[in-house]
Amino acid sequence: MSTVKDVKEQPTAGRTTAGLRIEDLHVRFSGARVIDGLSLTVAPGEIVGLAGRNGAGKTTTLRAVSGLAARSGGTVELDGVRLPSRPEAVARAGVAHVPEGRGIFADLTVEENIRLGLVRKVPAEQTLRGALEEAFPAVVRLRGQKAGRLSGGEQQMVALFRGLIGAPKVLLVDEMSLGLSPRALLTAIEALAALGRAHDIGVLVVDQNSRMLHEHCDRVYLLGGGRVRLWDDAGDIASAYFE
Ligand SMILES: Nc1ncnc2c1ncn2[C@@H]1O[C@H](COP(=O)(O)OP(=O)(O)OP(=O)(O)O)[C@@H](O)[C@H]1O
Repeated sequence: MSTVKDVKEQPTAGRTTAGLRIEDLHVRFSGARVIDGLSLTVAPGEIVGLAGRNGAGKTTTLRAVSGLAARSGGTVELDGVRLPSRPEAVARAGVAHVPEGRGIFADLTVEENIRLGLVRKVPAEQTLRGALEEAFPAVVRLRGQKAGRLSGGEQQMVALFRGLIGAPKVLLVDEMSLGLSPRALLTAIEALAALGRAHDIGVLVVDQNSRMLHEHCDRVYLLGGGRVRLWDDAGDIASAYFE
């Protein structure tokens, strides 16, 4: 049985205007075509997974959306408007990025790190601080600590908190499960999905743990050869990776 479907079979591909829409994205490094015609969508409130073997280009895809990697072709739109190429402008447009390695500033406190997530002018009552404090009580307890002293999993929770606090339109999460225990991962992914749905935030999650993606995401894409295909069969993960 086939484990993947061509992305063109996806009913919303090419037509969605709300949320994130990547169309025919190309990224090259020194001439090498790392991303070669990638198209995917993330609607408001949807949680979408992106899987693929090491070096497939998952991180590059997220970086190309947030302006950290140069796009050599294609379009990236948010709510029907083309996203700029500079990272600060992309963030102000409503795209938050929890990068590989988390991007935590070790010498700042947890609270100071979290405030860096407020790049957009959002009225205090519209931030997600209250909901996030409920979802991540450990982060509240650690608020005054230097972030560099936290464990890897605690830092990942701080990074997710910082990504969501400004109520972005889209949240990009690289290596979601990095450093998280199975229980902490479950709490974090369930919180992401619930907050996304409640606040119309589209979430694009990259992870090696494809089973977790299948369990928690509305859709999962498999990246290979610089493009994605919709991946709808959770049962045959290995063959999809090594086909
Ligand atoms: N700045 C760069 N300059 C040159 N090559 C790069 C650069 N960034 C990434 N690459 C290359 O692009 C390819 C895709 O890398 P990327 O980090 O996007 O993969 P990935 O799917 O996230 O992998 P992993 O699961 O191992 O993190 C790799 O071959 C990598 O060496």
